[in-house]
Amino acid sequence: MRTRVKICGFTRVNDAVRAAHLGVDAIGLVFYPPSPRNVDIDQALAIVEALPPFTSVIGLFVDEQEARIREVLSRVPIDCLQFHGDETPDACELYNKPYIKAIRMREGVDIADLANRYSGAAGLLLDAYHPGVKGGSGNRFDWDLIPQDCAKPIILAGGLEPGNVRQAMESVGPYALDVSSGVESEKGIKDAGKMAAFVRIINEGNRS
Ligand SMILES: O=C(O)c1ccccc1N[C@@H]1O[C@H](COP(=O)(O)O)[C@@H](O)[C@H]1O
Repeated sequence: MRTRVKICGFTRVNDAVRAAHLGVDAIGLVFYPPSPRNVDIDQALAIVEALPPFTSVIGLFVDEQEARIREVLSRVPIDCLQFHGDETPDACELYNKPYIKAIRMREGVDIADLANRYSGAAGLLLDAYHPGVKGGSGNRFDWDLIPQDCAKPIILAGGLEPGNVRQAMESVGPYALDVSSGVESEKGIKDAGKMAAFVRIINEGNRS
């Protein structure tokens, strides 16, 4: 099966359009004001409206108020929600939208149990645990913590970059790979060369 790719944390139209033309499956928009990659509704709309067809738009929230999520959904055509905080399964299921639940990985996290609890999730996104940082930290976690089999598609995130993405594909075999920091020149600013290298290496892995 082909490994999918999502690039997250766009703040500029041209970066997202470039990623779409590179062939990414999904682009992520961060609606989390403490993040340097946070976008407001107008920025998000400008990005989404510029995308070519068949690029999924993922809206990322962290323990956000229901009213705010509904406001964003009423204005921005988002295909899938990414919950990156401590949202309960019930909270994730309020919006009648596909969602992925992010899990911050560290020793003792029980993926099988979480796949069961978040039975409505389209997938589990595994990111590095970092005290005080909810995500987008650029840190990797110990991939040996990921079980061989999981009831949900696994989206691997956390510190991915062109230099380690091939190894990630081979040793984890995830459904999809998700990157933010590893393809940036500075926070929120995507680097065209790094994005192209990241996607090229995944394409090569998919062909081999
Ligand atoms: O990108 C952010 O700023 C962010 C903020 C809060 C929660 C999640 C965030 N991003 C997600 O974090 C992972 C890993 O990112 P990185 O590649 O290690 O920088 C990824 O899923 C981003 O979507």
